[in-house]
This record gives sequence, structure tokens and C-alpha cells, in this order.
Amino acid sequence: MKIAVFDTHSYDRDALTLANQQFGHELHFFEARLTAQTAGLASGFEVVCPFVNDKLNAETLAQLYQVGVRLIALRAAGYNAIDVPEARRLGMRVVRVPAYSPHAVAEHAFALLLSLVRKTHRAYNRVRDGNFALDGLVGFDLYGKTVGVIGTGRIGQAAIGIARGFGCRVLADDLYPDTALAQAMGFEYVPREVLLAQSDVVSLHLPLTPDSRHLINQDSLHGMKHGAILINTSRGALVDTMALIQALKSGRLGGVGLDVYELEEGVFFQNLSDKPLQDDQLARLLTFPNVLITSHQGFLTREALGNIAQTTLDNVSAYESGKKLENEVS
Ligand SMILES: NC(=O)c1ccc[n+]([C@@H]2O[C@H](COP(=O)([O-])OP(=O)(O)OC[C@H]3O[C@@H](n4cnc5c(N)ncnc54)[C@H](O)[C@@H]3O)[C@@H](O)[C@H]2O)c1
Repeated sequence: MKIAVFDTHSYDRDALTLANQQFGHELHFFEARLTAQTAGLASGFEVVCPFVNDKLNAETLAQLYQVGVRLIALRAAGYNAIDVPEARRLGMRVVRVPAYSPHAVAEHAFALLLSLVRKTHRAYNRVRDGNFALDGLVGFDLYGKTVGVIGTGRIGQAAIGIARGFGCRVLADDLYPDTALAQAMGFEYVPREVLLAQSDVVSLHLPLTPDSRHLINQDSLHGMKHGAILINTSRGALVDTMALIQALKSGRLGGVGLDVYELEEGVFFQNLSDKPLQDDQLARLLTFPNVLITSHQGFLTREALGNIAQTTLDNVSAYESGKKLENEVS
């Protein structure tokens, strides 16, 4: 099938082109993000392939429908940027890649955590500047500490496995606790307030939904242990950024690792290095020495990119041959 791939970067093109040798679809790559303004580029395509921050709201969907698009093959897991009920109302189907490498994201969460705990992001710059002093670089052992994991799905479970490997006690919270899993992996489900109050590290691994928006807010931040570290590799809007900045200013939090950010759309995935940063909240976050931000790269491993490409093209082939769409968003 002819597929219009939006928001394409070199790593998407490489992975999709390689995987497509086995499928034989006709791939057209557009660098533009998919919006109401760019939806016209999909004219003549029955399938569009957007990425995680492409905003498929009612306006964009109407434009896509008008130019003949009938399948949205999202090459990501989280579909919070797509108005799925509206797509269904128009008669368009939405497929996604529910799992591609939970380890990629969980390992990235720990990359952020370990850097913050041992201050390697600061040590790296110091040593390169010829400063070999250690003052201000005192960290702490992860061994024996308590890690709180919110969301015990695929990525949460991978994160729990890593935390257990470090010798951490793990507390967890999920809408649907799996006690057999907890027993097998050696962790404990507790009410969220208890998790926040007892954890030295809190890591978020749940989807963004109307219920989970600003789950970490002024109240929950006050309920966290003094000096705790917060890691968010899930979705930016799980955290109220203004409240986070206040908690950092007051010194309550020991560190924050973010791979996602509430207002990342239009900033993350772009090279804006020759322009003044327009987002004052992001600029403020970047001033804290104990904040480490990456630009939504949790998924960016060779394994994950290969799996994303494979499942995306497989989803399109299933649609083309009228098979059941296993990865349809309902
Ligand atoms: N940084 C990245 O590159 C990247 C890549 C992939 C996924 N993600 C994010 O990670 C999230 C988790 O992915 P996953 O594959 O583990 O998903 P999953 O569906 O396997 O697990 C999510 C878990 O969260 C739980 N949950 C849902 N709402 C909750 C709530 N309000 N409170 C407590 N628990 C709740 C669910 O019951 C489920 O167990 C995705 O939704 C996505 O936003 C980020």
C-alpha cells in the first residue's frame, strides 16, 4: 500500500526502509509533522503513519478523511494525541505498536536515574573542563533504597526487574494490581500516598489519560519523601510542570529525570540550537543542576526501532488483506 510517513527522521527512514524489504509497501517520507496544515500532503494515500506528537485532532482527521485516508498506522504505543472516537466516527481505523521494547524505555529511565544519583552529567562536563575535583558530587547507593513504580504494565515490569537487580525494595501502584506478578517479582502494591511517602525514587510508567493528567501535582509532590528523585519516561502531562518547578526551587526534590515534557510538542525531536528557547518553563527546568532532560528518546534503540517498523508495516498489511487488526486502538 502507499503509506505517507510523517514527522520522519533519518532513524525512522532507515528502520522502515529495511523492514519494508519484507513487505513491499510504497513508502513516502515527509519531514513535516502531521497537522491540519500538512494533512493535504496525504492526498492520494489511504494510509498515514504519524509519530507520537503528531496532533490528530478533529480538524486534522477531517482533512485526512477528505483526501482519502482510511487507516492511521501510528508508529508508537501511546495514542493520546489522536482523537480516536472522532476517527471512528469518520470511519477511519487506528492501529498502533503496543509493545516494541519495554526494556528500551525502562533502561532509559535507569540511565536518567543513575546519572542523577551519581551526578555523572555534571562530572562529565567538569572533567572535560579540566576540573577533577569531587566536591559536590556525593551521590547515594541505590542498593537497599525504595523505588516506587506507578504503572506495572510492560515497561513498569521491566523497570521493576531492573530495580530488583540493583537490590532495591519496590513499591507499586496500578489501576489493576497483579498480586501474582508482585509475588513472583518480589514487589508490593501499596496505596499511592504510601508509595509517594516511602519511595526514594518514583518512576512513572502509566499512560496519559484524563484521569492521570497531572497525577504529580503540588499535593502529590508534597506527599513525596524529602530529597526523592522523580523519573518520567511516560508522558509529559502526567506531571504539572509549574508545581514541579516550585518543588525544585524549594529543594524538596533530590532530582528529576524527564524524557517527556508537558509542552514538548514542537520542541522535542527538533534541532532548535540556533534559536532562542521560547518555552520559559522548559528554560527554567534546564537551570536546575539536579534536572536531567532528554528529548523523548526512551524508544531510541536499534531493537525498538526495528520492532516499531516491523509491527507498523505488519499492521498495514493486515489492513490491506482484510485480516483482523490485532493492534487496533478501540
Ligand atoms: N519515552 C518513550 O519513548 C516511551 C516509549 C513507549 C511508551 N512510553 C510511555 O510509557 C507508557 C507505559 O507503556 P507500557 O507499554 O508499559 O503500557 P502498558 O499498557 O503495558 O502499562 C500501563 C499500565 O498503567 C496502568 N495504569 C493506567 N492508568 C493508570 C492510573 N491512572 N493509575 C495507575 N496505573 C494506571 C495500567 O493498568 C497498566 O498496567 C505508555 O503509555 C507511553 O505513554 C514512552
